[in-house]
Parts: sequence; C-alpha cells; structure tokens
Amino acid sequence: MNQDSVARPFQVDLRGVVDLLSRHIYSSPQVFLRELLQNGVDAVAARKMQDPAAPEGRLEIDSDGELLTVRDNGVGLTLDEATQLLATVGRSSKRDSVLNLRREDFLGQFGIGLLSCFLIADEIRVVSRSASGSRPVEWIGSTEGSFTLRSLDDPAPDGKIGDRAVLPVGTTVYLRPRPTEAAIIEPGNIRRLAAHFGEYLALRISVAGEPINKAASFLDPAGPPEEILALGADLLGATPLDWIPLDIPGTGTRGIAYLLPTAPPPSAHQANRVYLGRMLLGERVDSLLPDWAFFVRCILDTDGLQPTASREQLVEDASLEFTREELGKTLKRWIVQLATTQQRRFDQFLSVHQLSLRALSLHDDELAAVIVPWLSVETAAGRMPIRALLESGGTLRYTETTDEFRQIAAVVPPGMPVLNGGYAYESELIRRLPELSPQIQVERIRVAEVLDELAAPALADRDATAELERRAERALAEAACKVSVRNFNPEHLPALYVADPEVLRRIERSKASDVAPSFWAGIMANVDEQLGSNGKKPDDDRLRSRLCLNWANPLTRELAGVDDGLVFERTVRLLYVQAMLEGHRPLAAVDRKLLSGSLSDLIHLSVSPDFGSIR
Ligand SMILES: Nc1ncnc2c1ncn2[C@@H]1O[C@H](COP(=O)(O)OP(=O)(O)OP(=O)(O)O)[C@@H](O)[C@H]1O
Repeated sequence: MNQDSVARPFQVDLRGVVDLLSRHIYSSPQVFLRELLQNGVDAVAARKMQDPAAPEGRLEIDSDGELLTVRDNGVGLTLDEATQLLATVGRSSKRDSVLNLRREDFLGQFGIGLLSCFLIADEIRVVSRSASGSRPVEWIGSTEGSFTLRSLDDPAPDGKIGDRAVLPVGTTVYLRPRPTEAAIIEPGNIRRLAAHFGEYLALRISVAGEPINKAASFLDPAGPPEEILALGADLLGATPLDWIPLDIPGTGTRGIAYLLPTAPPPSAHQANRVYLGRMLLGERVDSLLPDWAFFVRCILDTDGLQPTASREQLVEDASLEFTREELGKTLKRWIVQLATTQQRRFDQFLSVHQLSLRALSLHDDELAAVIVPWLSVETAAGRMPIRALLESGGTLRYTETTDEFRQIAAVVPPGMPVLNGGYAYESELIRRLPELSPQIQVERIRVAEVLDELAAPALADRDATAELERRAERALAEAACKVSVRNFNPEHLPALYVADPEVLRRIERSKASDVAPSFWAGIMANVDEQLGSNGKKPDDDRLRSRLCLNWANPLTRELAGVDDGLVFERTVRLLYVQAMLEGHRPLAAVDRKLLSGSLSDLIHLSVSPDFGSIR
C-alpha cells in the first residue's frame, strides 16, 4: 500500500488555537474564570446525577496574587478520562456522552473552554480525583502544545499531594499567570470577576473563604419590588421608568424588562444582560428582543437557548426566533394593558419614547395597531387621542405643515376635524389611519381651501377700507407688513396673519375683482395659473405675508373711525401682534418692539391719574 494513502490524525498547533481563541472568539482573557466556573458547575452536576447522596456542591477560589486555585468537589476525572478529555481539543464529556449524561444538564459542550486558561498562563495544572474511587491524577498542559499526565501514587513534586487519603473527590485547577496578566488574579479583581460571571449560580462559590452568591431577584417578580427596582437602577445607571416581568416557558427564559427613563439615541443597539443556566453570557446581548423594543433593557436567564462558541452571544436558531417573538408579544401586551388601565403611566411612557414609537409604527404594522390609537394629535379643537378620531369615523383633514395648520386652526369652522401633520412622522402616520379603521378617510387640506371667500368689502365701504389699509400699513411700517381689509369668517376674529402663497394670490385676485368682479377675477385667475405653470418667479411684494383685517368684525369697523393717530397706531400694532400669536408665529425683534411699545402705553394709560394726558 502506498504510504501516502494511509489515514493520519490531524495535528493541532496549540499556539495557533490559543491565538484563534484569544483574538477571534473570546472578547477578553477574563473569560478563563467563566470557563473554570462552568466546568466546576458541570462537574458537580455530573456527580449529583451519578450519586444523589453526594455532598453539597462547592467551588472555592483562592489567589495570593501569583497562584490561582479553583477547586470543586464535582465528579473528578480518572486517568483515562483525563487523557481523553483534557488534552483533546474539541472533546467534551458533556456533548459526547462520555459519562453517559444528558447534554442539556450542562453548561459546557464545545470542549475548548479549558484552553482559555492559556489566555493568561503558559501552563494549566489539573489535579483530580474521580468519584469512581480510582487514583488521583495530575495533568499538566503547556501552551507549547504538550502535556504530562500521571497518577498521583507517584510522589508529587511539591510533596503536598500524593497521598490518596488527603485528596478529596473533585478537581483543582492551578494557574500561575504570565506577569502581563497577573493583575487579573489580584484578590480584589478575582472576587469581582467571580461575582460578575457567577453570582447568581446555584452552586455555592467562595473567594478566599467568602461566599459570592446572590439571590436572583430578576427571576422572582413576586419578590420585594424595591430589590427588583434596585437591580434595574444598577443595570440602567438610572431609575427605570417601569419594569415588566418576562417568562417564556418554552425555552426556559425568564427575567425582567426595564423601561429606559430617557429616549436612547437612534443609533443605540440593544444591550441586554443575559445569563445562561444562571452563568453570565453577556452584558450586551442584542439578539434576544425584536428590533423595535429599543425602549427596554432586560436582564434574563435562559436554559433553552444555545450559546455561540464564545459564550457571549446566542446562536440564531428557531428557539431564539420563537423566544424573540414571545418576548415581543409580552411587551406589546404590557403596552396595551398600561394604555387601557393606567393612562398616567402610559402617558409618561409615551412622552419619553413617543418619537421613536411613531417612527417605528410606520414600519411595523403590528406595533402600529397597538401604539397608534393611543397616541394623540394636535387638532384645531386641541389635542385629541387618535382612538377617539378613529371611533368617530368620517373624513379627517390634515395639513402637511405646522405653518398651514396654524393658519387654518384660526378660521376652521367648528366641528371640522383638522389635524396638524407638521410634526415629525405625523402626516405619514395620519395617512396610515385608514388601515387601522375602515370608517376613516384622510384628506390633505390647504389654507386656501378653508379660508372663507375673503371677499372685498362692499363698494359703499371701499373709501373707508382703503384709508384703513393705508393708515394701518403706515402704523406697521417698521415691521414692513402689508395690510388688506377683507370680509371673512369667523366674524369674531378681527385680524388674520396670512402667509400662505395661495391665499395671498386670492387676496390679490379679489382686489382686481373689486373693479370689475366677473371680468377681472377671470383674468387674474388666468394670470395666477400662468405664474404657477410657466415657472416664472411670483412677484415678491404680491406674495409677501400680510395682515388681513376683518371688515365683518365690529372692532375693525370701529378702528376705521378712530381719528386719534396714537390710539389708532397702538391698536393696529396690538392687532398685528395678536394675529401673529394666534397663528403661533415667532415674533421677530421688531414685532416685540411694537408689542412692548403698545403695551407700555396701555399700562401708562391705566395707571395715569390724568387719563387724558397720555393718549
Ligand atoms: N473541573 C472538572 N471536573 C471534571 N471534569 C472536567 C473539569 N474540567 C474539565 N473537565 C473535563 O474536560 C472536558 C473538557 O473541558 P472544556 O472546559 O475544555 O470543555 P467543555 O466544558 O466540555 O465545553 P466548553 O468548551 O463548552 O466549555 C470536559 O468536557 C470535562 O469532561
């Protein structure tokens, strides 16, 4: 037989494997402790399964700053097992059923965890005595790629362990870190690290004789609420807005979702703290919740989901997908329940996360159905819950901009629902309302469609109104505001600040129609159309926003008869500022000057003993 065709075993370059682990699999050398804790937990579980009467499991960690020992009283290893398991990369008793035990009862499975000790030390020394009663063994693996194995009937080099009578059942791992990694096993650090990974483990763990275990309050939502809140505050770095218990029995996933007290930045990723079999998997696991659940941060434990080889994220499989969907349903149920039973808390939730919830509702039909009815919109009659609008049915009119809305809101007939679609995501949401209720139609509305005729005053009044326009424009010269006098509804409105180009055109048209209503109106409409269609820039002056005084309003008529120049000026200026405020327009410096001048005049007037001296 040709020598080349003989099957040969793969060779493993241990340095290469350790390099792979440290650079590409594990995020930090600290994970070696997690792997040792995990091996201890699994060894204790294996012993318990073989012998239910075995003593209670323990894991003891000690460090003098130079040498770290991690000791468990688990199932231990025989010489054969140590040969097969410790030095075969990728071999695991937990997955390969070497010990005839069930895979799902263990945390480990890949058969690479022990190698992580090479991230901090060049040598791993394992001393173990199997519960089966065989001789203790000592295994020493070196980062060079070799190992030694011996039965401890031989005298031990340090003379301390060689006597079967003094070595209890279980396994001890000894590590002497490289000088560059020594800080990790400094007693304070190693304690913090053990708590970080293993404080919620059911196995009793001590560091330098001190227990580190804590009750997992996130697994007991019926427990003291202050403990659950304190855990949330620790997780978020701020008091959570609220918390939601999570329980997905199908994959043994339980925990708490904490509501963030502030809106996260749009670029933020999910960062949930996840434990697997109560051992920390990761602080920033981002795959467990649906994307839209950005408003919570969870702390969860699971035993039905698979870790990736790094044990820092979860494998994307059907179980994870199922869990994600179920967690999503739980959160949606909570939102609906809060909205229907605790309006105040729900409003608080919305006020913090409203913008992102609106954005998400546009892309997620399911979420839209849950959230949108509980949102509110600005309407001409004040803020209204969308669900009330959906229930009322009919046609909802909306403006595309807040500017249009403000002009319309001042003149809209009572009973006509006009919604402000000018805020972020608002008009897109409004356009989607018919999907939520078939009785609803939505229609965009423009200022020009709502404003009444803006008819010119009767011919008989024309002299008076032309004079009023001239005097009022002079009073507002500083603000460079044009003035027109027109008839419009509602009557009680003395003045309207008009900025909509369509409406301004209409005012101009009606000016022309003053002369020969039918003839000129037709011509002006044509001119308007052409201006709009031939792309010529409209006349700036014609389309400059202006104050429209309402001739149908008694105050305006009275104003036309005021001879006193000062009283006239003051009144026009106040009407101008009032119209701007009514239209929610920002006041420029010159407007504020007009306002304060007129107001201080009024104040003087009202406090002056000589009423007539300041007019
Ligand atoms: N403390 C221990 N007690 C008994 N057996 C152990 C102990 N530590 C390791 N072993 C044995 O060595 C094997 C290899 O351990 P290693 O940590 O490399 O991988 P694993 O725990 O099986 O899987 P993973 O890579 O997922 O951690 C284990 O399957 C187990 O049989």
